[in-house]
Amino acid sequence: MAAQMVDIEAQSSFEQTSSIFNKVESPISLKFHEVVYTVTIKKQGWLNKMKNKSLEKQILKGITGMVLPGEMLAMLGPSGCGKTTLLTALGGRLSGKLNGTITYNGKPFSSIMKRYTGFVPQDDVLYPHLTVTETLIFTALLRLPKDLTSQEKVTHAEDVINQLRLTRCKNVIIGGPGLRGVSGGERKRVSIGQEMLINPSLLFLDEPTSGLDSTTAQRIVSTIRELARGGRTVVMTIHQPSSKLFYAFHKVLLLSEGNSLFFGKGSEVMSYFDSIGFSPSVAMNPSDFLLDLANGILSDDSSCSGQNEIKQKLVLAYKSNLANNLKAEVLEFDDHMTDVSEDKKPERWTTTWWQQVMVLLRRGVKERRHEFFSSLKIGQVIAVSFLTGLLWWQSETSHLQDQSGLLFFYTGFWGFFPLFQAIFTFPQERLMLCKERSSGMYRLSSYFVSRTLGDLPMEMVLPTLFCIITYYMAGLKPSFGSFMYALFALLLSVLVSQGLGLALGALVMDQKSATILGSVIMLSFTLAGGYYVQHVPDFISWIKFLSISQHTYKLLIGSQYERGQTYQCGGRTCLVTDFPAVNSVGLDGQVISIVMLVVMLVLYRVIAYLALMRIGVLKR
Ligand SMILES: Nc1ncnc2c1ncn2[C@@H]1O[C@H](COP(=O)(O)OP(=O)(O)OP(=O)(O)O)[C@@H](O)[C@H]1O
Repeated sequence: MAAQMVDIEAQSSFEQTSSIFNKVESPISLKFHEVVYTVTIKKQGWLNKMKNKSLEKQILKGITGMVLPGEMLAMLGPSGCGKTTLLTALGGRLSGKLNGTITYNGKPFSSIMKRYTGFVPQDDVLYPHLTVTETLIFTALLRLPKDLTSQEKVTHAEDVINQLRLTRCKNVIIGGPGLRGVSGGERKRVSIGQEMLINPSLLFLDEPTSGLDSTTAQRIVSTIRELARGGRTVVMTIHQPSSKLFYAFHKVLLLSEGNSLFFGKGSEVMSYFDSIGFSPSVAMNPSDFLLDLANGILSDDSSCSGQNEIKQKLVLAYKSNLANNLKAEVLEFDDHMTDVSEDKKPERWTTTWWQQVMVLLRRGVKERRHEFFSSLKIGQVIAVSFLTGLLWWQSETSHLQDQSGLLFFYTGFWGFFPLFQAIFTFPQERLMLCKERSSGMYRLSSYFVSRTLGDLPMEMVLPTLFCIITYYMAGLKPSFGSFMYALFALLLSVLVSQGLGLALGALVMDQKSATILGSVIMLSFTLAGGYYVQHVPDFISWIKFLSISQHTYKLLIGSQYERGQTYQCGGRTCLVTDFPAVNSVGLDGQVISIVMLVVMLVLYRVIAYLALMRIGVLKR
């Protein structure tokens, strides 16, 4: 009986601790004082491109405020007034010229603070082919501390699914452009759920209700309010909340062109504007009225006249009526209640390097399984293999021109194909990488290893299939050793080209530019490969040492022919090494070519890694 009681208590305590609406362990007070953000915009003269003009633009012009645990602050204002910029600054993700002070329990933002912060961006960044459950479970496995077992993490994710009312769609894929998945509201709740898993003390949400119907918006805001009730500090931007939603917020910050027009309790906003002579002539939704004001429009006047004067008047009214009291209140408030970074000192990473690699590998395989088994890709390679095999059907050494042509085709096809597959890898994943690295989810090295290893089996299977089909159909040297050497050369070349693609993608981070750059580089390597041109002028002959094609071609030639080997040429016996397309690369220096390819294999990946470090963290 006693044991049963203990069991029940343990279960109910687990249910309590696993509830996302539970009280937070480390409440955080957020204060921001006179926040100014300036960007430098470069203007290039059209006529005189050398004359680069740059001009400074102030996006935030001294914003002050304070949000306490349990409170929900809504930032309102017209499009472009600086809401997202301020939210990003408060979330510790804004780089550049940021002045003023932002403190979290009296301390500046630190990497430890990332662990207490949830940030839901305006555009949901989710993998389209994962289901709701998979998305949340993988996030739980990566973000929850290592002292929880995998089963506990899964239970936690399921708990979030239930509490965010996602049960109905838990096995539906997220979806994306051209791929039917969950609805917009459900997607938003998945994004919120990802942040809720870590039970954040601070929660930032950028327009969590945009594009949703009012009932769904209402539901999302009440969920967030419930989260705030657990002692979380919640800040969100919102466009045009309904009256019902508006009064759900504890505090409201109204912005106009980077200026504050109001900061205070939502319930006091209408009486404040009334006191300075602005009140709606007819009963209207407070947020509509506030947006009109922030645009300089009075409710009974839809004309555009005097908008700037009205805005100026409102800014001055804020400065003389509210700003000083607010600043004094913010400065005087004692927020050194709990220093999370001192007391709890959590580790930098919640999971080990190895755990991160394994989870990321599993997630990658699930997300890209449709690509691995793409019948189009496999069909393409098989079709090219059989066509090649038929064209070179049982070729003989006496047809040296044909055989060397086939070997050079190997280098070309397996140079371009993996390059263009790899070039898209990082540009396509950029947003996800930025989002997850910004929340300190995993190390860049674990992501890099899992991303480059995950695709490897398929990258190896296709060229192997190609080599088996064409090698024997084309009647190349039948010994097993020669076949294995040719296969080794081909696979090495695939890995190097893949590395080059990864590096270009990571350096340029734009699919179109990387593709153009990749094709120019690969074309130069192919031209310098030793097949098309044998008499390369000295001043440019260095290019062949960098050419993946040249080294691979040399190894492939080495797999088929030996020194002193002859062939029948026009009724005579000629040396294979005298044939121009063989002579240009020669049979010597096989080891040097292998070393060069191995060096390139490592070097290109190091370049890709270093390039990714630049964009590791999401900054505006
Ligand atoms: N890095 C930057 N360089 C130049 N301009 C910038 C930069 N960041 C923001 N801006 C400009 O600052 C202004 C405020 O942008 P922000 O995204 O914060 O507005 P917003 O209020 O969130 O708008 P919306 O409601 O449309 O999302 C905009 O005019 C934007 O173009």
